[in-house]
Amino acid sequence: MKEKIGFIGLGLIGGSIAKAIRQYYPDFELVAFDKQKETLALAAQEGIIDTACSSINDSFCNCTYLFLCAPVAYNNAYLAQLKTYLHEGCILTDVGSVKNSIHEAVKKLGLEEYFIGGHPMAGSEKSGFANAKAILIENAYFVLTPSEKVSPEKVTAYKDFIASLKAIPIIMNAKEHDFVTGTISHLPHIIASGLVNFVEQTDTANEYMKLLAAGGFKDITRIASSSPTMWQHICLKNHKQISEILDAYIHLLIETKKSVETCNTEQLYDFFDRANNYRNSIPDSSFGCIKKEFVIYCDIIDEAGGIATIATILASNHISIKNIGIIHNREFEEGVLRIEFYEELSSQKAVKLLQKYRYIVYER
Ligand SMILES: NC(=O)C1=CN([C@@H]2O[C@H](COP(=O)(O)OP(=O)(O)OC[C@H]3O[C@@H](n4cnc5c(N)ncnc54)[C@H](O)[C@@H]3O)[C@@H](O)[C@H]2O)C=CC1
Ligand SMILES: O=C(O)C(=O)Cc1ccc(O)cc1
Repeated sequence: MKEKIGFIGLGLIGGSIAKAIRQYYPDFELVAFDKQKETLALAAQEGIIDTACSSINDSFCNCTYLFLCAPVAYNNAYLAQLKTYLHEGCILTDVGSVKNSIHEAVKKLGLEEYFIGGHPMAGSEKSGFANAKAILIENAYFVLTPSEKVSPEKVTAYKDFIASLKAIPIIMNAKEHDFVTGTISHLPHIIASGLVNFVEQTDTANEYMKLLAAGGFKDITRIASSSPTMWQHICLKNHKQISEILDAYIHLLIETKKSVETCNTEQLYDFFDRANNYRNSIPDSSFGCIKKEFVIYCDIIDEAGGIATIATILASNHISIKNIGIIHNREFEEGVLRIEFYEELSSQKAVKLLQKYRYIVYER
């Protein structure tokens, strides 16, 4: 019999896992339910799923894995409905960004022998199946939080399965997971959205702030473009930890304000110096979420056809451009044209090629 895997929610993360499974296990049967019919239609049309379900129904019988991939509060709510479809060998899992609340719900329903929580530390500010890709989880940490009563065989099987999809499994305790991700992921999303809202409400009548918002502002607020529903659910389900983390962060801001107010030369230097050193010590690979961008900058003369010439050089050498554009709000001196590629090899080839044509190219 073919192995069957079920998905509840088939957006960015569910869709990316389904695509990875389809890539590495083409014979597996994939069934999915999503509240958006268009999503299911697209997934079926692309050959990613075999069965599109309009509800959680008998198509979910006999699944080896059941993946809950909707916003976290919905995942918790679906557990009761899935109870009838669980069998001895089944692994029930989720991909939610919060782990403790789903473990509590699993315990209440007596589903511990089936449940291993999951959280791929990969993603982006984009959402939906249309943005899903198998490569999203490649080389990304994939946190697993096994229930106390789940068998070690199931944990090993799930770990091996995740590794076979080219992600990196890492076992953690649910509470510790929520503290860690609360600090490095949930807090930053609140800060980013807060900063954007602050600028919007503080901007001058002629919106100079919006006009001049430079790379630094854009770098640290990219994640403010994420799904509001997803982040609403995360804050509601990890509210205790996030609230405590916010207290500690507000304390840090108050201390920083004191340094600014009193013009404390040493404290101010130390604040930026510590951050600089710690930030530089974080390896590119340490947080799978933030996929490296493959960007180069290039000086071009401001004349008609400047961009077209570069695009032609790259295209005629089979290098695909993901994004190209002039930077008006430059933070650093060099390189007025920003070119983004899909992968590192293209970016490296482009640098060599453009240098051959005597362009001045910068990598950051
Ligand atoms: N976006 C990201 O970068 C990451 C998200 N996660 C977690 O993954 C889960 C899914 O997030 P994304 O895939 O990013 O969101 P998404 O918005 O791309 O996908 C969610 C999917 O669930 C469907 N859905 C929503 N409510 C539903 C319901 N009540 N019943 C059935 N289907 C429903 C939506 O139609 C959509 O297709 C969330 O729990 C999130 O915390 C985990 C890692 C990264
Ligand atoms: O886009 C980014 O950098 C993210 O931080 C994406 C993300 C969002 C939620 C998660 O639970 C994990 C990763």
